[in-house]
Amino acid sequence: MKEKILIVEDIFIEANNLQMIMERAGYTVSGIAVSVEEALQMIEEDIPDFVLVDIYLKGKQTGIDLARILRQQNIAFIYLSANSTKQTLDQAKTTFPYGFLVKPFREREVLTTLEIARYLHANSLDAIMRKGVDNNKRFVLPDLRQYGFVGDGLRLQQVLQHLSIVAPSETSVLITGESGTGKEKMAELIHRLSNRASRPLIKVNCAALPSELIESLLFGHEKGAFTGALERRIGKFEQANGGTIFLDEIGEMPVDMQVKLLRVLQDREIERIGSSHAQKVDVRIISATSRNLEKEVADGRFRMDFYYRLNVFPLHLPPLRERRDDIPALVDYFLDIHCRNFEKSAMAVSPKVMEMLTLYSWPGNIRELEHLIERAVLMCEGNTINHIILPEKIDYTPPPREERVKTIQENEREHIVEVLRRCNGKIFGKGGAAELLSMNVSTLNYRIRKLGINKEELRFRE
Ligand SMILES: Nc1ncnc2c1ncn2[C@@H]1O[C@H](COP(=O)(O)OP(=O)(O)OP(=O)(O)O)[C@@H](O)[C@H]1O
Repeated sequence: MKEKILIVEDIFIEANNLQMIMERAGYTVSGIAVSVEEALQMIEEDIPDFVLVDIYLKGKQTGIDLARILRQQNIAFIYLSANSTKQTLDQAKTTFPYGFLVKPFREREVLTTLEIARYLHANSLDAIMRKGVDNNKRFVLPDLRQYGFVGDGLRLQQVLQHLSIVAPSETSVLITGESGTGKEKMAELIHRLSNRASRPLIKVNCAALPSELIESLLFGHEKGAFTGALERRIGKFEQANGGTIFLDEIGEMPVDMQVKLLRVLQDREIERIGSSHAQKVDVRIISATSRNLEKEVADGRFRMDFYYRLNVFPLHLPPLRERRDDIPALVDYFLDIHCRNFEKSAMAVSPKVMEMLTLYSWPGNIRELEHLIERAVLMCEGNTINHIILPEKIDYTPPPREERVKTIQENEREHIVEVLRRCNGKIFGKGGAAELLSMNVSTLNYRIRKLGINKEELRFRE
C-alpha cells in the first residue's frame, strides 16, 4: 500500500479532484482539512506521510505557516497554488517544500511530483540518519590523524558522528562552513573512508572555472567540437568515474550550468561536447560552499531542484572561534609539521601564547592558524614560542560570563537537547532518550513539544 496523504485545501472541488487522483493511483487520503488548525488536529490523530497544502486557506494562518510546522516534524509536504505573487513564492521557497503544484492540476504532473517527493524524502537527512543508526551502519572512525585530520572537541565530534554514518554510503554530501574551516579536508576524509577510496578523487573549484570552458572541463569534448578543440578532452566527471568528484564553491556555479549538472546527477550520464551519444558515469558527488545556499535559492540565484540533489546529507563545519577546544591540538599538529618541514627540532608554545591563540577570533579559521604557526616556527630560535604576532584586530575579550541564573525550564531544555543529540534524536527503544532519561515516551514527547525543541537544532547546531 502506498503512503497516506493529507490534503489541506479549502476549495472543495479542487480537494475532491485531488482525492480522486490520489486514490486512483493507490494512495490513501487520510483526510481533507480546510484550515491550518483543522490540519494540525488531523495530523495529531493520524500522522500522514505527505501533506498537499494550499497556500491560502480558511482562517488566519496560511499554508506557509503550516509548512514550517511540518518541516519541524519531518513530514514531507508539497504546495498547491494558483497564481501566487513573487513575494509569496519567495516565502514558500524558504520552507523548502518537496514540490510545488500549480492549479489546474493535471493527473500526470501530480503523480510525478509525488514520486519525486517520495524519492527526496526517502533520501533526506532524517531518513539516512535513521537507516544508519537502525542498521548499525555507522562504523567506528579510525584515528583521523593518519589522514591529517585533527580535532576532537565537542562540536567537531558531532560532525564526525554524522560523517561516520555518511562516509561509507553512496550518498551525496554538501559541506558548508566559512572559508578555511576545512571543507576540502573533510571531503578528502569522506572519500578516503568510502568504498571508493582506491579510485580517484577529482577536485573542481567551481569559482575558478572560466565560464566559456566550464562545460568542456566538466564533461569533456571531442576533437573538432569547436574552434580550438584540437584534441579530444576527457572531462572531470569521466576522470572521476568509479570515484568521487568534489565540487568546491558550488554556490559560484552559473545557473545554466546548474541545469546541465542537475541532468547529470539525475541520469548519471554525460555527453562530451561534439559527441552524439551519452555515456554512463559512476561518480559520487561531494560539494562544498561557504555561501548560504538556502538564501541563494530564496534570492533566485541557485536552483532549488539542484540544491535538493546536492544537499541530500549536509555537514556543517563550525568556524574555529566556535570550537576553540580544537585549537591546542591543531597548534601541536602544525608545530610538528612545520618543524619537520624546516628541519628544526620539536617546539612548543608557552602557556601565555596558547591562551592568546585560544582567545583570538580566527576570521580565516584553520588556514589562518596554520599560516601563523608556520611563520612562528620559522622565526623562533629556541624550543619554545614565547611571542606570537597576531593581526591587529584581535578579539581578546573572553565571552561574557552569564550573570543571569538559568531557569529550571532552561536547564531542563538543555539537558533534554544534550541527551537527544547523544542518541541521534532517537526517542524510544533501547538506547533512546526516554530510556536514558528514565521517562516514559509520551511524557518525553510532551516535554519536547512544550519546550519547543525541534529536530533542526539537534542536527544542525553541531
Ligand atoms: N581538521 C583539520 N586538521 C588539520 N588540518 C586542517 C583541518 N581542517 C583544515 N585543515 C587545514 O586548513 C587549511 C584550510 O582547509 P581547507 O582548504 O580544507 O578549508 P576550506 O573550508 O575548504 O577553505 P575554502 O572555503 O577557502 O576553500 C588546509 O591547509 C587544511 O589542510
